[in-house]
Amino acid sequence: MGACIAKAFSPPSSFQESTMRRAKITVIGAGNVGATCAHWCAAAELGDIVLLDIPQTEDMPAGKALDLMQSSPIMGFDSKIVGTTSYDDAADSDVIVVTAGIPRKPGMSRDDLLSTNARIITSVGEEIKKSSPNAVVIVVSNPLDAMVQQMWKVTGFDRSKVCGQAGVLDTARYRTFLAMELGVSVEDISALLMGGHGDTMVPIPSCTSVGGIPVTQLIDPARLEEIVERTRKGGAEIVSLLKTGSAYYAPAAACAQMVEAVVKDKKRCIPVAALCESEYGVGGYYVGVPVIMGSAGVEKVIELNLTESETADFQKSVDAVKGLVATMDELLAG
Ligand SMILES: NC(=O)C1=CN([C@@H]2O[C@H](COP(=O)(O)OP(=O)(O)OC[C@H]3O[C@@H](n4cnc5c(N)ncnc54)[C@H](O)[C@@H]3O)[C@@H](O)[C@H]2O)C=CC1
Ligand SMILES: O=C([O-])CC(=O)C(=O)O
Repeated sequence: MGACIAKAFSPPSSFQESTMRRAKITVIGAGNVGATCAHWCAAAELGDIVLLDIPQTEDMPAGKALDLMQSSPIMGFDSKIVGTTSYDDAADSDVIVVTAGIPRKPGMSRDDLLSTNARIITSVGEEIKKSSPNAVVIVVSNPLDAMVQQMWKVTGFDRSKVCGQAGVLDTARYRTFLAMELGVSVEDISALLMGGHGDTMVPIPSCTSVGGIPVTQLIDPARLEEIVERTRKGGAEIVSLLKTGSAYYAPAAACAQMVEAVVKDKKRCIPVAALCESEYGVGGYYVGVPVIMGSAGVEKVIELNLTESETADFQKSVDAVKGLVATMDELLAG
């Protein structure tokens, strides 16, 4: 009988000592956006994942991580997911997605989160600087453009290594609404929105097309403006429906696309909150612009020739971001 029992598989040491390693992806904040981002990243096997939250959440991150791991035989992925409240487990991450912070509720604007989340981002940034000095950091917490500016300041990382997620989500919302309007596949819609993650975001009609056809040939200007307006208020629309918090499925999918761009060195051309210095004459602020994203993070900011009215709208959006950063700096100094 005993001879029929297979011995436990014991791989030769050369198997165990593989020098190949999966990307290490840490998601900070194991709430709605964070846990869903871990889910998308694991399902796409982008790497091994650390889901980190504050000590007060006790075993919650471990619980979510274990639950996600137990979906792996069903979904067919081999990513490992660890939940923790210790930065030791996040050490030497390749990519870090920062979702730590409070979300808004109905009646609030993203800017109402400034004071609380600026302090959270400051403490998270200090930990990242110590534990993962080579990571590409993707900030999600709101108000987005100010939070990513603070993360860059606190870590002192190269500007290519710190960026923010907003444009992939805003553009996805715009593409969804355009597809609904025209009754076509979302896959055939290509679009670009620039500027801050707020009501001042700027659509670029010359960069919006449906199967290669300029959108302006398919939708009249008044209707297009209504769709843009719905996109600008896309986050608030979800907040008013959910009532207990803000969107997370689409935001988390947007983060996973940016993580994929880094770990697979995809060279994606996507809108990202990137530090613009001479670019677009911004002068050292984070704002949504088209970039090339690959293993080094934001590898290039693409400068477009904007029309006069696009330039004016973009400038308005940049001014709103600058105002918010100034308020944040005063709050943190006080
Ligand atoms: N940029 C974007 O497009 C989007 C941004 N957001 C923002 O993302 C943030 C997170 O949203 P949700 O996940 O819905 O909120 P949530 O409340 O579900 O999760 C936030 C998590 O962050 C944790 N946290 C708080 N302080 C922390 C710290 N110092 N270190 C680690 N973790 C910490 C909390 O314990 C909580 O588990 C919000 O600020 C929200 O406004 C949400 C959707 C889209
Ligand atoms: O609306 C919010 O507060 C969350 C967010 O940024 C979005 O869904 O675009």
